[in-house]
Amino acid sequence: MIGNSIIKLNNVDIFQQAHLVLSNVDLHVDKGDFVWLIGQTGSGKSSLLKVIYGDLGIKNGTGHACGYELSKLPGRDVPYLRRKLGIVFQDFQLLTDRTIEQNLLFVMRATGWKDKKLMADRALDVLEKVGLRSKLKKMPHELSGGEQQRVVIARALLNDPEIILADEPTGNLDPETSEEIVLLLKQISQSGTAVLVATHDYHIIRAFPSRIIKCENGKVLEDAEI
Ligand SMILES: Nc1ncnc2c1ncn2[C@@H]1O[C@H](COP(=O)(O)OP(=O)(O)OP(=O)(O)O)[C@@H](O)[C@H]1O
Repeated sequence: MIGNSIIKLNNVDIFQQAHLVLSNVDLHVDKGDFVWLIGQTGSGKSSLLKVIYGDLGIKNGTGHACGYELSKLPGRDVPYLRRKLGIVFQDFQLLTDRTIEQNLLFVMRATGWKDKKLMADRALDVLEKVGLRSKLKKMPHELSGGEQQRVVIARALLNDPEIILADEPTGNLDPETSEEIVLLLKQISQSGTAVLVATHDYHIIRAFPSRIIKCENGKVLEDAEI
């Protein structure tokens, strides 16, 4: 991290194969920021998130995410970058054949945790943060959709990330549950972890006004309106 800067893209061009998706992207996200990312289907939101989590390289310009230089990111560093990012994506759901605790331990093992006592404590710690300490031994299907999404957020917090990237985190939830999830993400940002949320849910953006960036016509616009 350079000072309070978590994400810093300067004049970056983002390609999907030969197709220029977004050009001259300037984006700064600092510690504790809460940012909405909007834009029509196909406008480049996922491509922008992919650049930030090291899944898509940048061709021109310079970019940093959590202290890693994105234009020169060797493949071996990608897992280390990912540990500094908490990912809450719809296609990255809980393993349905394991308890909540086992789901959390699975991710910890995969990211290098070894000490069983520390792992058990951390699992309880993150569940406490999302208000679900009592669900440790439950199976995912025993939880509501909103509770499952809270566990996904707890899982994203395991390695104490500098930023949470969330792609449509309220996509499958009713309005009231959606508000609870966004309130939780807001609280997380207030405790110092930046949060970047891609969404089409304008109702929720109106309910929680915050900085909005928008992918439109091949550009990323700052201080955008819905
Ligand atoms: N793997 C890929 N190969 C080639 N082109 C791609 C690939 N992924 C996305 N694209 C193209 O890049 C552009 C931006 O897509 P992207 O998925 O970033 O948009 P999006 O704003 O996230 O859309 P949505 O809201 O539907 O998720 C689109 O024109 C899409 O067709």
